[in-house]
Amino acid sequence: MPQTPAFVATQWPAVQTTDALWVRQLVLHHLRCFAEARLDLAPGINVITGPNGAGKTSLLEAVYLLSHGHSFRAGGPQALLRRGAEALDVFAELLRAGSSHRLGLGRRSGHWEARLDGRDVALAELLGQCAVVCFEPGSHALISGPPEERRRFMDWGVFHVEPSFLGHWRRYRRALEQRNALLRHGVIADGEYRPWEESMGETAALLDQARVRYLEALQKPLTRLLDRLIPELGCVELRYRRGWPADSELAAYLAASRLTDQQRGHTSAGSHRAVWSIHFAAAPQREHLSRGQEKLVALACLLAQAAVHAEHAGFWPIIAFDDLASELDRDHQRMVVDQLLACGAQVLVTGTEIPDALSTRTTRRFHVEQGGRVQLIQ
Ligand SMILES: Nc1ncnc2c1ncn2[C@@H]1O[C@H](COP(=O)(O)OP(=O)(O)OP(=O)(O)O)[C@@H](O)[C@H]1O
Repeated sequence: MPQTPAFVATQWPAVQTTDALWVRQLVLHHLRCFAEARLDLAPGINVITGPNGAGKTSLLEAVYLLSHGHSFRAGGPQALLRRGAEALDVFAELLRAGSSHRLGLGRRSGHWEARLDGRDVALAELLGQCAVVCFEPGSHALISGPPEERRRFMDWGVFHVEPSFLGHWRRYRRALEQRNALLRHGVIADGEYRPWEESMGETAALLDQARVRYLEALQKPLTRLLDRLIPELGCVELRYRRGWPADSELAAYLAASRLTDQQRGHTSAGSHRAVWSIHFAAAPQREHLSRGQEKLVALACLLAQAAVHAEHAGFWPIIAFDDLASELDRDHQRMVVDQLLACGAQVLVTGTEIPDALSTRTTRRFHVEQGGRVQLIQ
């Protein structure tokens, strides 16, 4: 008989929060199959059902866009634009700590435009308002995919708990781009490289410290979640490699690598190459994990990220599950959703049908029909 997994309060990262974050209204124009859609969401569990290809995932994508500035699906921003349309818009009314904020994100002429409470704002300001964590069929790539996936996950988490991270990252990127341009043009003068390499060295140290702090914060809730979700994997350890040799200072290392980097045509070391990985006592290599275990590990990482966010921000992110019933067995669905409800998180779930495990827990239910018409069912 398989054991029924069950969380106990001491093991779930039950971060106490005083505030809630939730989307009350979501409006989209010209996103994927939708000409226009409007949903009045509720706190608690919102389930969106509908046949395959009706547009359920696209609704989650719209919410996710407001906190990430990109989709969780491949294809780039152009794929989000409804075929034949020139612009798309997502509007949301966000409730945070009892006050209401109006968020707007539009894409026109190849650029994002962000609005917050009626003002034009930088995209980063908008993204800092809303936090969404999404578990979807591609989430296992967080474990089995390329290092960029894990770096993106880490950096989004760091940005939401330490907003100054973004400024350091931008300074770093600018210096990196300048150095790459010098490499491509075959420049050899030391004085041309030095200011950019020094700038990369300074900012890399700040990025590095913030990332290490973040992974340390992630370790505790992740351990608790994995203990409950897949105890058979044993102790978990997160390892971080910063992107250049441990015994050297980045600016000096870059100066010594100019010739080889020139042959490669790009900068081969630095914070843009930082990686983290996850290791289990009972599965020393990633290849030892089954696809189902990869999914559960990815879920644990995402929920641990949500817990770290809750600890810093005082509210849980909005948690979205795309096609929940096909991703998790019933017991896992129930226990995860129950714990999220107990934490006060707004949960958005999609499925071709309402998952059995949620039938008595659902606060509001929507149905999307082929052609993108959204109906409120309950
Ligand atoms: N840029 C676009 N313009 C118009 N239609 C699009 C665009 N991109 C995707 N679509 C269509 O939008 C529809 C919605 O896709 P979506 O993946 O959101 O549906 P879904 O309900 O989640 O499906 P499934 O249950 O199969 O996962 C699909 O029919 C797809 O072909």
